[in-house]
Amino acid sequence: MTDELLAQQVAEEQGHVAIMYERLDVLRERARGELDRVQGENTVDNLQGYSERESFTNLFSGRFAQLSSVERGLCFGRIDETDGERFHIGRIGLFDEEYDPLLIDWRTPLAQSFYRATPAAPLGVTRRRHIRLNGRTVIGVDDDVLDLEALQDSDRSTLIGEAALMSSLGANRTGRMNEIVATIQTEQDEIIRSELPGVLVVQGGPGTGKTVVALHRAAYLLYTHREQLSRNGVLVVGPNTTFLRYIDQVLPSLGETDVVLATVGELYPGVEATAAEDAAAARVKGDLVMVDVLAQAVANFQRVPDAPLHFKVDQHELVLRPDAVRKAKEKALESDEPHNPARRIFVRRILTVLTNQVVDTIGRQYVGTDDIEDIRKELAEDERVHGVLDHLWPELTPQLLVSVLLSSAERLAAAAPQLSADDQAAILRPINAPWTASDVPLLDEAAELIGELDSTVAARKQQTAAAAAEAEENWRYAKEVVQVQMEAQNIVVMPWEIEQFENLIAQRTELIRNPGTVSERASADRSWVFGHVIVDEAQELSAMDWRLLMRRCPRRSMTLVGDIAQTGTDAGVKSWSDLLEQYAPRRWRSAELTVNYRTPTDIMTVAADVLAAIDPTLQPPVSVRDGNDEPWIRAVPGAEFVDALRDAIKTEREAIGDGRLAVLVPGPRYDELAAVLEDVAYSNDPAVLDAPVALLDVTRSKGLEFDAVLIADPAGIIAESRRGLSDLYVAVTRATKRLGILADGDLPEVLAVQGRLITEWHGPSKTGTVPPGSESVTTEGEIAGQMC
Ligand SMILES: Nc1ncnc2c1ncn2[C@@H]1O[C@H](COP(=O)(O)OP(=O)(O)OP(=O)(O)O)[C@@H](O)[C@H]1O
Repeated sequence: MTDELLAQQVAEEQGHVAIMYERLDVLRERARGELDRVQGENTVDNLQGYSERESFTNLFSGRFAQLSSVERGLCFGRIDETDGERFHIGRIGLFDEEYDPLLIDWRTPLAQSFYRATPAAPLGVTRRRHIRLNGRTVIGVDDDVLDLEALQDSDRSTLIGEAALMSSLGANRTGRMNEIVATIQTEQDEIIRSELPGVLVVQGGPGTGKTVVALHRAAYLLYTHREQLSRNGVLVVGPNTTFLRYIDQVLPSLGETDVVLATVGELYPGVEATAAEDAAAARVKGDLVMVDVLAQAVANFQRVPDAPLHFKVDQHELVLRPDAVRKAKEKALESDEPHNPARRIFVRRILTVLTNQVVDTIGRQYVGTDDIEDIRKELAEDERVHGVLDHLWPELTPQLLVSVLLSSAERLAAAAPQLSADDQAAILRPINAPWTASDVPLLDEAAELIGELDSTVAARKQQTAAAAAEAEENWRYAKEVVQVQMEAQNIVVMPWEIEQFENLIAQRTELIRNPGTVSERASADRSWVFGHVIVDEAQELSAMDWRLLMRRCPRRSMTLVGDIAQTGTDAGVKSWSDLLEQYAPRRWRSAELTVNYRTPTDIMTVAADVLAAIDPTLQPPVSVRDGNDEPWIRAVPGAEFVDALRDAIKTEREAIGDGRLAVLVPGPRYDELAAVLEDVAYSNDPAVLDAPVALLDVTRSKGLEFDAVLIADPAGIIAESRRGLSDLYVAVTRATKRLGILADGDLPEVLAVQGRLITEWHGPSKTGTVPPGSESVTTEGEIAGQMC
């Protein structure tokens, strides 16, 4: 394209883009006007009016927020079709007053060819144009001519809009993940638009876009199946809160705000599971064996005494014989109810036994039916009887059960004979220990086994009755208002329209009855069933975590993205098919992502060695980018390690300029190194992602990326757990530009490629000077060359 032609095309696009923004302004003003109107109304004189206003405020502020979120990069592409039609593609759909399309939403089927068309399969598209905006100004256009005659279909031809892609990949990291609507690649688009039902597993190496694709899929599904999903909501599960902060801007920037983002540790309302977990404890607690252990722990609370229990109520000597208790227990268990509801049956039986004893002592002939009821009531309220019942079959809460079980060696031994003494010791902890993430699936399992407390059931019944009465009142009121208005305007509803009319009022009543967003309600309710569940870093979840998640999604409409080679915990997933055959037999499918958009080729050479050590049959993904900076590896004696680390941080920081550096260290050395390093942000700091230098252990760095990564003490990372090599693989693949590795003492074998040690660091870039006398110094690039 000549400069003149380019300028002309840019000006032409500017004209279109200006009209789109004008339209956006109009719509935004309209939404704001509605919002102001609703908020300014003075009609809030009762509860009904108040909740109505709340609902409309939510509706219009949501609409306003959505229109505001698409300001940046509103339009990013255009497709020209063989029949001469042209469509602009953008973050949302816009129509003019005549309902002619100005902009096509990227999630519509019409926009699909923007992502899928290749020279080999142009899908009726002659030209795909990428449009770059700075604010509201068009600053560039970039065309792919999809002409089969002119272009060869090489491997790279599946990468659309390479210029746009490369410029987005080369940008410095901001500490937050960005959306990629303008540059979604074909293999990614197929995953994003895959159908809603069933479980889709996406396996892909580091940097292949699993996270970003999963988030775009959430936005796509919410758009395409809005009605179905907005009722039940979408849950996105990530590995830790730092990661959730890293991704939390992506969906809002795509115009979707009503999604629950959570770690598994946050999925039990009322419990904050923030304490760190010991690796051995996490492994044991994550194992399915805990299902039986918890069931046994509950069963151990349902006691039959060895000898008769004697006690006195008023003047009556009462006795509960083991046999009577056993029978009551059998009846309760036959009901198949959880522990607390089954207790009601047990209590009824025991009260019958005790009532009969009292009646017998008084003499049956002196007692009428009403008296029997009175005796029963008195027994039910007697503290001594309560004590006996609580001893035989106490009411439990999940928190009580789990904390009591994990804090008593005796109870643990009784409930978990199948666990070795070491495993029992690994999960033993003080009664008031704070909750950890691996406690949460245990609490959830316990909640299933225990059921609700009587008091909770009673409170809910009361609430439901009150809500039903309110709904009835709302319905009557809404109907009256509509009827009065219809009469005033002489509108007659035909018999065949009645149903439609009533549905409309019902919808309105529902809106009033359930204020608050779906995600707010879902987050507060343990038994909430989501319309779709997306799990990122899915390989990290334990078998117990999966049980919890599957309960939240009985329809099994799920997207799981992960990489088995990056599994860091012993309790994590070893095989997708083993997992899914168990929970979704014949209802799961898999896809693979194969291209790495994050890590440049040179760094992937180091990663490939680590991957081969994990499993020689695994292939690393192919990098799309060659980097400018070779990775460096250096080993220093222990005494020099901290000083060398400080120097390396300083030099890397200079080399990366405005970019972000992560220093990744072994978990067990985190506190020690945090104490001696200056000017670094710590992992518990909410602003850690915004800092120029972040100090993280590898677990915390899962899913994140940085311009430069400095790995301190790789041997420590490997030794940290049985999956230490996988952790090192994760660490090596976090960098988008620069990687440095500083060993404390000897270099681990896996990094000493083919027995050759890279012992000296020699400057920050390929153009850097090589220190004198460096014959023994080998760069990674040379090694890669020699290996080829
Ligand atoms: N089509 C694309 N266009 C632009 N950038 C992309 C594209 N696909 C992926 N990326 C970028 O590549 C980087 C890696 O993506 P992402 O974090 O989703 O990978 P991942 O597979 O989840 O990695 P990991 O398993 O290592 O956590 C991100 O910066 C992402 O924005």
